[in-house]
Amino acid sequence: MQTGTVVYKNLINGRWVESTSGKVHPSINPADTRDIVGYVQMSVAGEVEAAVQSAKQAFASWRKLSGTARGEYLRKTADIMERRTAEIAETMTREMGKTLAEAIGETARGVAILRYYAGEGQRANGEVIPSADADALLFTSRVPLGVVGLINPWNFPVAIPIWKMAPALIYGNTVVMKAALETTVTAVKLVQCFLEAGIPAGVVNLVSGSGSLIGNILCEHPDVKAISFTGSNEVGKQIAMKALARGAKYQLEMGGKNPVIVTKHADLDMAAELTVSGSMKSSGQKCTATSRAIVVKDVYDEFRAKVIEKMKQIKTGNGLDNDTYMGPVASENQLKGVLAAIEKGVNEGATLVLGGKQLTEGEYAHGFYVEPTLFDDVDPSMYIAQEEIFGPVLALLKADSLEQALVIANDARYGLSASIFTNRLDEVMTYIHEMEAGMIRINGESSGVELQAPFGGMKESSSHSREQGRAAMEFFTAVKTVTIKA
Ligand SMILES: NC(=O)c1ccc[n+]([C@@H]2O[C@H](COP(=O)([O-])OP(=O)(O)OC[C@H]3O[C@@H](n4cnc5c(N)ncnc54)[C@H](O)[C@@H]3O)[C@@H](O)[C@H]2O)c1
Ligand SMILES: O=C[C@H](O)CS(=O)(=O)O
Repeated sequence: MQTGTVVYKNLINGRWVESTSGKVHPSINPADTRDIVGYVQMSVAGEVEAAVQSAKQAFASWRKLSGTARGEYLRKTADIMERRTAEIAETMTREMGKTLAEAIGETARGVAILRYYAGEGQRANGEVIPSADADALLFTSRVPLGVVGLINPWNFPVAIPIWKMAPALIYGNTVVMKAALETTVTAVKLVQCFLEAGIPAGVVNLVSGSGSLIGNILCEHPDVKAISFTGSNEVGKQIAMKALARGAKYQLEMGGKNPVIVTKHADLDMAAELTVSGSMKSSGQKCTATSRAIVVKDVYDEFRAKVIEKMKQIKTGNGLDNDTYMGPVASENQLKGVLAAIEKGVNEGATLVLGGKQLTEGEYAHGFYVEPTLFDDVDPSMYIAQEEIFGPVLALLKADSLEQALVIANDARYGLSASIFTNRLDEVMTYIHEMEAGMIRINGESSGVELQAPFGGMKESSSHSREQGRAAMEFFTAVKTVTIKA
């Protein structure tokens, strides 16, 4: 181990504990692999069991608190997290590479989500329904599920864990959290904020380690009543089958192949700007990142030229540097996957217009950097038009009309987010009706959604529940329909 580097522990029953495995994993900075952010526990089954039993024991009292009382813990956590923004954001950038500005923004988003759900503790969680019997009282009440397992990806290591934890907790559940191995130090700092806020022992637990071991045990554990998962389709489908096999509730938020449509009525400068930012920010590692630009032929060449001009201006570098627009991809696995997808695009006959290679010289010598990459002459059936690459790779596709652009946009197994650039209301209305995606925008980036709005996708992007806002109550509670006869 690198001397002086911190070893981070699991949080179980309100205590920081090492794994009985005696093994730790180095969290490596993708911008400079010589920088080890910290060591995290490579936990084994015993730690998951201890965490689940702690959460189960804590549930009995946590559920009896009022929503207002639970909300106070979230409010205090938000205040503490806000004070620690600089530290948490820097840790996030060092662990997964996004720019410090994005990491600060994401941490602020986590603070805002906590405050939103703190307020949820004082909002209605059921309804009175007029009974046909004048002497009866008929109403619904939402009750917590119990211990919930939260399995998180590495690309939004604050916003996504918080948008799972906050609703889970405010509605009365207790949690066992699994962060991605790549961003576990950031996760430790998150749960430190809950602990510092005084949250009772066992209400929040964090167990780090291999997803296929720790995550898998959580999915199969009989005392874990629900699993909220965000990650790849490959893993999500495994989780769904395991949860279903034992009757546990589950929600999945997974991949995307998000299109923007550019019509001849678009503001092409704005369209090019937001297409490049939507596809290249975070090195394209957002589930809602733009990966396809479907452009009506009348404006195709002009739009293409504007996109090329803007992509050439992108400064790739260490996310801690203020002038960096795009950092490294998050890991060596990511690097290999993105480069392999680019090679597939070339081999299938698409035209590589910009980028396509790993950056290895000078400041890039010790990191996982991929050039901003643009493909032209992309056929809708090609791999790079169909499959999620999760990197800084944008595919340009040409359409004869808006109608054909919508056919191309919907010709995908994913349906997470989309955007259209046009100033014509008739085109907007057609797009709203025809676009098969859970989150659609007009004249905006395909990524990002306000925290009070439902977040989720259609088709294979999701298990068709929604996260965030009041939608989260649907997953993290069960409905009781009550009839009281006088
Ligand atoms: N739709 C969304 O909201 C959304 C948001 C962010 C990321 N994503 C998707 O996530 C993917 C990238 O994230 P990732 O690489 O962390 O995904 P991943 O599926 O590899 O891992 C996600 C989480 O699952 C855990 N895991 C791995 N194998 C497991 C198993 N067998 N059982 C239980 N848990 C297991 C991992 O440790 C990690 O914590 C992309 O496909 C992206 O589209 C989707
Ligand atoms: O990957 C997760 C989503 O892209 C987060 S966002 O709401 O689109 O920013």
